[in-house]
Amino acid sequence: MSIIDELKWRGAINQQTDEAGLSELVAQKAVGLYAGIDPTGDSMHIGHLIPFMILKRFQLAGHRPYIVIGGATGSIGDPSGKKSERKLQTMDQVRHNQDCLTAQMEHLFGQDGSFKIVNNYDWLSKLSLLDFLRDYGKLFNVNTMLNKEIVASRLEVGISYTEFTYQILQSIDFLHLYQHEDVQLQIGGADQWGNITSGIDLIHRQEGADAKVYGLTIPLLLKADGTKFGKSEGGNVWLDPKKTSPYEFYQFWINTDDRDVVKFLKYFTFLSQDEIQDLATAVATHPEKREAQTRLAEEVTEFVHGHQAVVEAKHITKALFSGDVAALTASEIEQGFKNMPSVTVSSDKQGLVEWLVDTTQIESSRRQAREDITNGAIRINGEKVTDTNAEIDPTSAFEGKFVIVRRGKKRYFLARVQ
Ligand SMILES: N[C@@H](Cc1ccc(O)cc1)C(=O)O
Repeated sequence: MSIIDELKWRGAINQQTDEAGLSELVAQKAVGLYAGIDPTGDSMHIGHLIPFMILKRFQLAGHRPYIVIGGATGSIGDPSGKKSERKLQTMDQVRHNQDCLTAQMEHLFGQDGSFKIVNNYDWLSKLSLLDFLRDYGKLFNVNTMLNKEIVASRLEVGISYTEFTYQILQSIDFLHLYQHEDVQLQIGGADQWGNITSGIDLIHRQEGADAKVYGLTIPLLLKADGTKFGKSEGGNVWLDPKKTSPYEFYQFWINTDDRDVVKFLKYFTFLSQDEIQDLATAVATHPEKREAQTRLAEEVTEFVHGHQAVVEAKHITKALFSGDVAALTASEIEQGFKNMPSVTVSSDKQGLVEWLVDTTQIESSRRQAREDITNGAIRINGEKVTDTNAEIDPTSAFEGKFVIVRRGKKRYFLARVQ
């Protein structure tokens, strides 16, 4: 199956400039292709991953992917998909974000040198205003620019000259990569259509109408329940493990709706058509086993955070489910309890009843605390405690750093020992 047919099967093609031409090209040679990202934040989230997973698929099929980090374009701001003017970032912010994204991209894609990461600041910052106007401005027709969906939809609210110019900068990137790296295809989200076709026009004007360049966009990912893809209760799902721990990341995928899971497997994993077909059958016949969700969570977590993160995430999930938390490591506790109620306590020993009521306020009264203890509803560090006279030593487990309390079947509390 050709890479284009594969993308179609994965539901990953929204629009193409010349389907037949591109299919012919990818059959002939190792094609240079690119997608860009602007450093508007210091981490990617899972929505950003989509075009780059597609570059990766091209790479696996023997093609030559490039990632453009938009050190220059990020300092301007793409109006695509934005209802109002963006606030300019300071150049320090742009540089910081650009360094963070570059490191993230290198970690995900850049290890073997077959993925090139470049920064458009390197060529766009060298253009003088006069060169810009004389060499490029002349090749852009204001009417055409105004008619681009992005600009047209913004005319009522208004758009600054700066953001209006954005499409020219992205077009120069495509031209630059075409001239210097033989890049012939640009990929982006559905909102990038205007910028991509504008680059193709520029290349045709500059290099001749027979220059073979193509554009392909990816559909906006929609969930069956109509809500936006990629948000969890805590907001965006980040690739930076400090913002979204690998365990939370794993949980996000595990919680995928049955109606979405096959679509996500096609978008976010490198599993084959046969494997995904088997998982689709599993969802249809035994949805309660959640095999497809588990596989999705394993695959994506491994791709982004590595194998050890999957092992830890599964370990945490299992321990929290069974209540057998004693075997968790300190790092697993940090991840697994990030969003659970927590208190800070001293390392002093104390009667358990007082500790549950006065120190941690896990229990609302001594009477309730005694009742819960007698009923076997209280577990400390995974162990059931039924003696109302028991004493607690907060430093007795987890390197003296944590106490895990479970009340009833599911309610966990974390005490951090100071
Ligand atoms: N405009 C793209 C990012 C980008 C930047 C430079 C490019 O050459 C290509 C793409 C976006 O906002 O998603």
